[in-house]
Amino acid sequence: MNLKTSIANNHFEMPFLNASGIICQTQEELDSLEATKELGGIVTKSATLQPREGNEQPRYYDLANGSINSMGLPNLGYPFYLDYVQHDHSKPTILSVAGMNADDAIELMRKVQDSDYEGLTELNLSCPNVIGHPQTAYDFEATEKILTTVCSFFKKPFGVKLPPYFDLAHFDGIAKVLNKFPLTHVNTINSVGNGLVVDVDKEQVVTKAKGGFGGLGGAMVLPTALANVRALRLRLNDDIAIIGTGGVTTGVDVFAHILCGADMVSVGTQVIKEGLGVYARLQKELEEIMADKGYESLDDFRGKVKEL
Ligand SMILES: O=C(O)c1[nH]c(=O)[nH]c(=O)c1I
Repeated sequence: MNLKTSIANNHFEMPFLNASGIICQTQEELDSLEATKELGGIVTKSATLQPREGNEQPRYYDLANGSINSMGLPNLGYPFYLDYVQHDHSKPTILSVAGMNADDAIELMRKVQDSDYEGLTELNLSCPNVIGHPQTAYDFEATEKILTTVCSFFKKPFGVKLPPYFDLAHFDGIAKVLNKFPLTHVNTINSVGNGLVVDVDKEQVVTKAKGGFGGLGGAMVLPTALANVRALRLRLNDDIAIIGTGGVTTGVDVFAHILCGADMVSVGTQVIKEGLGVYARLQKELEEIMADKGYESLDDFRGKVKEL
């Protein structure tokens, strides 16, 4: 049985990734991902042009069925991550970058293009927690404009991180735009933006920024994540791979993401809840399910979810 997978000509021994933002902000955190042998690749915290403190605490809150966050893009600044990914690593890296606006996003991609980094880059078009900034990928025109400019100079492998969509016309709209560009992959979904959690005992919200509005993750978003993986798999060009992110807590969920079309699967909230040991459990559970069903490789079932 093998769990190998690939994105463009980047080959991964395991189909598991950390969701950007999860245990990937500092050298120590990135080293702990490197040391997690069941993790197929290392995704960096989305990097911005300038280092950022992020939003005020509390900015992450754990729930029985998931999490809410309004981190506000805390990161050490792109030079640190661009340097980190150019060192030798035991597994492929994905450098995540996020502009505070379109010009910043383009500038960040120029910095990557001008570097010697040859690995995967992921342009985050979906951060829901930057005060005063909308999630870019909800604006199809703006998305097309940014990708047109980026692709006029960026000649390295890159993909985009997308927010969840909730309307079939929106799946059509974003796929129509993305299919115009030579992307290696899309990563879907980012957190479900601007949810609100209320602590009834205290009669108050649970995170500080934006009046408590924040991105939702974990088990509660699994059906939305699977819908976005499936909808985009059905609409995107075959050579655009899909990283399925959202709602993964067990090997069953990993199987479901791949069955809906995911080439790799990221885990976020559950890593915070359980620690990096979660990846060994997910590998074991996925292999058990595949053995029960007689599947030898991920290709045996990827994208083969049946309709009724
Ligand atoms: O608040 C964050 O830092 C954050 N939080 C998320 O849930 N998704 C994102 O893309 C980002 I950049």
